[in-house]
Amino acid sequence: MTALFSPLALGGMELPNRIAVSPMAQYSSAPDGCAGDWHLVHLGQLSYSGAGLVMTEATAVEPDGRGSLQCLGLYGDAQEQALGRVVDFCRQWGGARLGVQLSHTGRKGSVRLPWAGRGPLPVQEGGWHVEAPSALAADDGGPVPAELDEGGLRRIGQAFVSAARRAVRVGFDVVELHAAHGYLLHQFLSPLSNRRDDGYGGDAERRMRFPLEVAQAVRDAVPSDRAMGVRISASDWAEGGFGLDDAVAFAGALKSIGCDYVCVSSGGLVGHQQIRVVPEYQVPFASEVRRRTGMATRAVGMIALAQQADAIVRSGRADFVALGRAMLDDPRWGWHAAEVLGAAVAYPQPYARAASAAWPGARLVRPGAA
Ligand SMILES: Cc1cc2nc3c(=O)[nH]c(=O)nc-3n(C[C@H](O)[C@H](O)[C@H](O)COP(=O)(O)O)c2cc1C
Repeated sequence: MTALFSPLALGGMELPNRIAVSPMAQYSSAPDGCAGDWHLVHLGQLSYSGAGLVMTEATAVEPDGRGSLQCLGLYGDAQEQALGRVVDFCRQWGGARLGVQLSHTGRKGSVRLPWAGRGPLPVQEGGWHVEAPSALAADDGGPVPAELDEGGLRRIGQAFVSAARRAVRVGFDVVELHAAHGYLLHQFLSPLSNRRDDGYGGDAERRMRFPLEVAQAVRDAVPSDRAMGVRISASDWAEGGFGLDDAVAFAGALKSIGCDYVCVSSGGLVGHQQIRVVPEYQVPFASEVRRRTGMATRAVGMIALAQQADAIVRSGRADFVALGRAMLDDPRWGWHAAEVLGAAVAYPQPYARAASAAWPGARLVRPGAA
């Protein structure tokens, strides 16, 4: 059996293989955070991509935790019902486990759609005043967020827990916290965005405190037959920022509170980051976090080929891999990777017949497609 197509136990559940569809914000089709037809088609097709796990895009735990007015949310009954429809579809037709990425944008919220000029969305146009650990703008010229007080922290912590309960209720197998890419939990972790002088800022331990409180509360809300994980940025790629040693310390603390995996990404906190993007550029971070914590680790970033993904898992640099753009390019990536690696993958029932002896050639994937 190939490493990539071997099952992976995560907490009390199992992924059928080591391929995940990475969370990808769509900025579309979600008025008031309610998943729409785009999500049904987009996540629906990815649920039968051959990946063992499909993650939703960043999904806001409260309205002000969204990025834009079309970003997904899970903060009320209407949002739960809308996302539940997508989950039901994926369950019925797809073979993948499903994960939700719970998120709060903090100071990176209230933006225009990427294709409508980006930049802050003013309150007069439906935007909102953003909040963050400290009154520091994300980018020069961006809006200065209000500093969250203890009441604000409690409100957001409860919103994460309530969204996690909703996620469990609609049937997600995996609940992941977004603590990467400069969003709220990452804003607490990094000294570049957290300048608080209360118990939630200062040294590394105090900067980890709010993300760990949220992770602990969410862990308590997610039953042990589901998995709970966290996505982190292992480097801010900026002078004086959060780095690999901090990531190892944070992952170790997550492990000790019962978190099942970390996904190791990087960057996204400040505009002046200096990232050198090459194939697999974040895999060394994942590998180091895994080696130093013994925690199940997902690698991501510029992983696009079947052999490459298989080698990352086989060599023990990560336990599983997430693919973003390669899955958009080829939503049958898992079928084609299985073809290359000589592994088997489950096709959705209406298509599986086309791979059976009932049809000449008894194959579904066209020769050379991989
Ligand atoms: C369209 C798009 C939207 C994304 N949105 C999210 C997101 O909601 N949450 C997240 O953690 N990462 C997000 N990412 C980052 C991806 O999950 C992934 O880490 C990144 O694209 C690198 O992987 P790749 O080289 O396989 O695309 C997004 C990436 C893309 C291309």
